[in-house]
Amino acid sequence: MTALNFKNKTQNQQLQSQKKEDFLVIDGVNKIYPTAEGPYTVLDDINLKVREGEFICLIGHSGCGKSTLLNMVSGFNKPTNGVVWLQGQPITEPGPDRMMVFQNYCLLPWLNVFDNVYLAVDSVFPRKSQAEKRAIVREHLAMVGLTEAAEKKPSQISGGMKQRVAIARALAIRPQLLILDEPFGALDAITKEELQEELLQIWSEHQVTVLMITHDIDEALFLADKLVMMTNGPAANIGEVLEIPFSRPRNRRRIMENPEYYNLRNYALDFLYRRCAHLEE
Ligand SMILES: Nc1ncnc2c1ncn2[C@@H]1O[C@H](COP(=O)(O)OP(=O)(O)OP(=O)(O)O)[C@@H](O)[C@H]1O
Repeated sequence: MTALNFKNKTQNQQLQSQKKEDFLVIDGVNKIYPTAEGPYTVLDDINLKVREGEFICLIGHSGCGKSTLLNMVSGFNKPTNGVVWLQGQPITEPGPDRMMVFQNYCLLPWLNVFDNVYLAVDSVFPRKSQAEKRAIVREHLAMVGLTEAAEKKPSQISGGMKQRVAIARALAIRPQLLILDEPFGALDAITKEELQEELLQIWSEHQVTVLMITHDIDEALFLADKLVMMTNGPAANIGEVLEIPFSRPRNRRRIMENPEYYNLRNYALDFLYRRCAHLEE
């Protein structure tokens, strides 16, 4: 290899690794809503870098602006100042490279499980044959264990199953970024734990980058690589980012036996309930 080729190869590797480091960049973002009482600053100077393939959880008191922030990443809402970059491109509108999953599932009640997923696949891959699209739907329903429920309507399945459909639908269109807004908030504890484990499995297999809002510190410590802790609004920002060091694949019992788990948990609780306590608390 010539010296020039070697230099080019090294530069290329550096570029690739920089692209992975700066997969998602939230750069000096703030959000101000006009209200009858005057401008209301919800978020002030938010800066965050997310690596490709990272699992990020976002925590903060109700109303601090977590959904507002994720809506700016999804493209449904625009920053007043600053830019959100995805792979070097500014986000200006929603796109199939970013899929959102909400607490309330958002399934179409008149379509069965299969067709709820098919509709999304069809709208994003109109050029694929029907057979290919049906295969994608089947693959993703199987991934969340819903092959048997394909013909059922949303009203005929449980909350956990509905959330599995929503996750399958989001992943079926192969997003680069999966955005989850309190996805397990409405589920009972056992279903929630099952779905957390499935989500981790899917995340590691699909190598998708995840941004997830949660109110549950234990959930964040089990799932995330980093826990982004937001200060209270108005003019909320990122107070601290906690690195979660547990090795993967994660085992809930082993994590809970680790003294570091309780250190991190107490640290996050202290941040939320002492350093960022609501005045009325
Ligand atoms: N269109 C709007 N106009 C004015 N204020 C708004 C608008 N949308 C949201 N807000 C305000 O912005 C703040 C942040 O709302 P947001 O839903 O992002 O908070 P959150 O942290 O996700 O809350 P929760 O945890 O309760 O879901 C709230 O005070 C909310 O009332």
